[in-house]
This record gives sequence, structure tokens and C-alpha cells, in this order.
Amino acid sequence: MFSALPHASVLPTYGWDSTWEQLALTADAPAGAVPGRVARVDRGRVDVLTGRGRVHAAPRVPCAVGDWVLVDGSAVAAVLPRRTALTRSAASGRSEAQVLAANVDTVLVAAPLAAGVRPGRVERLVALAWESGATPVVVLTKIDQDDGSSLVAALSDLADAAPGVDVVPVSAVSGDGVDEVAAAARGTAVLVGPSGAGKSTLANALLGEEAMATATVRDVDGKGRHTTVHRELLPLPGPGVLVDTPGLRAVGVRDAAEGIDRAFADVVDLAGGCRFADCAHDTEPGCAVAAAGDAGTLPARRLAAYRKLVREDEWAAARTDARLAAERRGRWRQITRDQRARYRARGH
Ligand SMILES: Nc1nc2c(ncn2[C@@H]2O[C@H](COP(=O)(O)OP(=O)(O)OP(=O)(O)O)[C@@H](O)[C@H]2O)c(=O)[nH]1
Ligand SMILES: [Zn+2]
Repeated sequence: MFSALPHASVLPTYGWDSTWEQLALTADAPAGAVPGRVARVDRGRVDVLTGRGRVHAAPRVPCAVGDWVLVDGSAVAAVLPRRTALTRSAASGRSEAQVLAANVDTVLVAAPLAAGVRPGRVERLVALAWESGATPVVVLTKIDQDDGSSLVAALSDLADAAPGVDVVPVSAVSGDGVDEVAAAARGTAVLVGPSGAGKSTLANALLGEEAMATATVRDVDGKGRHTTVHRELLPLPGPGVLVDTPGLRAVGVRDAAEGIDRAFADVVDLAGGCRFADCAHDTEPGCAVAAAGDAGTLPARRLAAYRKLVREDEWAAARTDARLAAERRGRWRQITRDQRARYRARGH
């Protein structure tokens, strides 16, 4: 239970609503705990935006940027159930998922025009976005660098790579498209994409320079570039909240079968025409997906990307199963040991 909220009026600017209030009332937290939203997580400490300002707290329970929590003194006492969670397979090869941001409504997938669009990266992030429960929007950044034909080509590639997903072209330098991105960034929006995609520069444009300069944590990398080192949640001047994330190099998928299917709705649609309901679209006879690939109606690249993500997702699931099995074995061994010790103690 949390106490009456003397300064609760700022919480809605962070996304607080009556549903969160209800959840907070029934949460398991000491009297006097106050609600707030996690703005930053850094080596075992979290920054929470509360009605009484920014609080540094120790997370007694694990939490991620975007979580609504109840803070008791200087500790996070409870995390309210998440509406959505943007996760990736942990980069270190461990079998746990890493929560990049919680309670996200819109995932802004930044793809820079400068480098030429990398469709595989966009597909992967769009799949993770759908899987999270949020709505993806592709943001084609740095369009001031169009050489006259690259913008048209990029928009066409993105339409193929992200069917049914809005694509917003933007230049943070010229300001073109910034209002459109602001309109697309519904609710809590998170900016994801590779390092150097222009996420922080776009965040600046959306937030106003000063807000960003004082709030985000940036560092100079080995090549002398400024790069974001922390995820940071910031209220936008209009309605909504923005989370800027450091560039994502490796984004593994896991438990993302639904998200992958949504990101590849064209492939799934074709699969409806396969002879076998459990067709793996590999070497099965009567496979409509393979046929479309052969006929060139489904780009070979896209089919390969779909297969790759599905395989990766299944592999991650197998790894999780292996870990759970190992844990079960470990538990069982412990039980057996305990039992033996009890028998010995009884003199058997
Ligand atoms: N021409 C042009 N350059 C841009 C634009 N947006 C960003 N840049 C430049 O691209 C570089 C990278 O921009 P950042 O905003 O730091 O990229 P980021 O995605 O935040 O990178 P990380 O913090 O490493 O994840 C910087 O040199 C920016 O000045 C743009 O709209 N047009
Ligand atoms: Zn098939």
C-alpha cells in the first residue's frame, strides 16, 4: 500500500494512469511507499521519477527502465505488473532474456539512410517490437543525406522488410519529419537501432536540446564518437515519454515466435497455402512459401531472413529447456542429498 500522493500531479506526465493506481493499491509494499517510474538502471542502482522528484534507489526486486515501482525509503519495494516488455536474448550467451524497456507502447526502429538500409536488422527489431506487445514504427533517419535516389530505394526496401508498419522519414539536422515522428511516438516510445543511427540526435530534436544534454548519459567511444551508454526515460514536451537506448549491436530473438510471424505476415500468409499444416517450408512437397521463393514473388532474401529468425528462436528455446532441465536435476540432487542426511541422522 502506498500513502496519499502529495505531488502525484507530475506522475501522469510519465504515463501514470488510473490502472496503475489500482495496481499500486493492491501491490505488496510497505505503507508509505511511493509510486514512480524507473528512468535509469545502472550497476545495481536505479533512478526513479516520483511525485517527490528523482530518487536513487536500490532495487530489492529486479526492474527495468520503464517499470512502475513502489519506492520505500531508498529501496524499490515492488514492481507493478508489466503491460509490455521489450526483451532480447542476453548478449553474453546466457539463456536468460534481457528486458530493454518495460511498459512500452511504441518501438521506434531507427534505420539510417546513410549506411543504406539493412533490412535484416529492421526485421529483427520489428519482430521483437511486435513480440513485446508494443507497436513498431520504422524511422528512416538522416534523410538529408539523400543523393537523389537513395531515399526512394530505402523506402521501397523498408516497405518490403516491414509490411504493415508505418515508415517515417526524418532528418534531425533539417528538422524534416520531426513532428511526424513526435506524432507516431504514442505513449511510451523507445528508440532502438544500431549505434550511430542518429537516435540521440533525434531524441534531442524531440525533447529540445537542453532537456537531453542534461539528462542522457553519453560517453566518447574508442573512435572519438559520442555514444549513449545508458537507457534513459524522459518525458516529451507533448504527451508521451521517450526512452533512448544505447546502440544495439547484437539483438538475439527468443520466445518471439508470434512477433516473428507478425513481422513476416507475408510469409505466414503464403504458408496458409502449403499442403501440410506443419510445413517447415524447407523441402516439403506442395510448399507454397518455397514456390513463391522460386517464382520470385517472395524475395529470396526475405525468405532466408525468416528461416534464420525462426531457427534462432527455436535454438534459444532449446537452450532455455536445457537450462531448466539442468536446474531440475540440480534440485533433485539436493533433495536426494538432504534425504540421505536425514536418514543418516535418524541412524539408518
Ligand atoms: N546528416 C545527418 N547526420 C545526423 C543526423 N542525425 C544524427 N546525425 C549524425 O550521426 C552521428 C550519430 O548520431 P547519434 O545521434 O549520436 O547516434 P545514436 O544512434 O544515438 O548512437 P549511439 O548513441 O551510439 O547509439 C552524429 O555524428 C550525428 O551528428 C541527421 O539527421 N542527419
Ligand atoms: Zn511450406
